[in-house]
Amino acid sequence: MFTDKLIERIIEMKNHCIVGIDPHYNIIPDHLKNQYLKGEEENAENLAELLYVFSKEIIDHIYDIVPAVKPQIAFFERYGSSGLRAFERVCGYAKRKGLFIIADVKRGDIGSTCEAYSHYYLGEGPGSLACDAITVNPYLGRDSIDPFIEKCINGDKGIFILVKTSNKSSVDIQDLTCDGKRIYEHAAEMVVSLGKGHKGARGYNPIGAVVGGTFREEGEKLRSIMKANYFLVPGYGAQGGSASDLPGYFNEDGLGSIINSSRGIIGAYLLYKYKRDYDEKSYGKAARRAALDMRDEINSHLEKNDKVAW
Ligand SMILES: O=c1ccn([C@@H]2O[C@H](COP(=O)(O)O)[C@@H](O)[C@H]2O)c(=O)[nH]1
Repeated sequence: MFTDKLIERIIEMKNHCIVGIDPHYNIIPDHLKNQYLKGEEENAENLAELLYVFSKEIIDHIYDIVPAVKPQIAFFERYGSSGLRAFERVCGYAKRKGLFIIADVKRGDIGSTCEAYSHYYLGEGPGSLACDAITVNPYLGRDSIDPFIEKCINGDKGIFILVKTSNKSSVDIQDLTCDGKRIYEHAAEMVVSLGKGHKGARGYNPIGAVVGGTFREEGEKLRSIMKANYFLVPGYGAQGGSASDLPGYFNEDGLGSIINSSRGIIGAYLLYKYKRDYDEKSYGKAARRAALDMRDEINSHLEKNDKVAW
């Protein structure tokens, strides 16, 4: 079962953090742009190669210290079909390095259409990307999620359903009140009910939730609603979320959340904290340092709260 395997890896590595592969153009170092674009900034094939080479270097520096990566499809889709091929290559490479792949694609549509999405992202047949998990948008309702659930139950896959997102404007709709509860609480209840009857050896089911690390109070409330669902927590670092906000996102067993950082890791060489020690050519090493620092900060706050899983 996906979540059991993920938990084994988390415990083995003593690390609840995952690295977001979001190759923003501005983060990619100039020496790589010079080498791969050769002055042709609009050449899609060269851009795609650039995305791949940049991401591969990041993966090479973190694959042995983090359990999973979260490639964000937007930064590849941005460059059309060559970008999407680069996305597939990045996922394939990370997989070969032993990382779990949680593709951040936020899919959601009517059930028959999601069937096709689920085949591509979570299927194992020819032409499938065969990720381990994806993010799913729940606003078309339960039947839109069913094709993904089938892959979780029968195919060892996982999903993370958007419940309370990390962006400031998540309040616009997710915080509205309906029948005496916030919309995100209704979404959480749906996540609980979708996961019922599918608990793995560690007490968690493969139907997870995206819960932003930028809303501590809501994160803690959601933890008490979704006890057996794993959280994917974005918002750490670049969006202002910090380790001290996160212990309440974990259960008493010291498990229950994986924390994502994208820009804060892959663009660490640009940050004041790391700039002195790493130049743009050592962006991979800077990413590794930042990933280790993030691991240690989160673990230290969990220890202070007696939430240790190993
Ligand atoms: O609620 C959400 C859901 C997804 N994301 C995605 O996570 C990363 C965050 O990147 P940072 O650079 O660490 O801010 C990015 O891919 C988002 O699309 C999110 O931020 N919040």
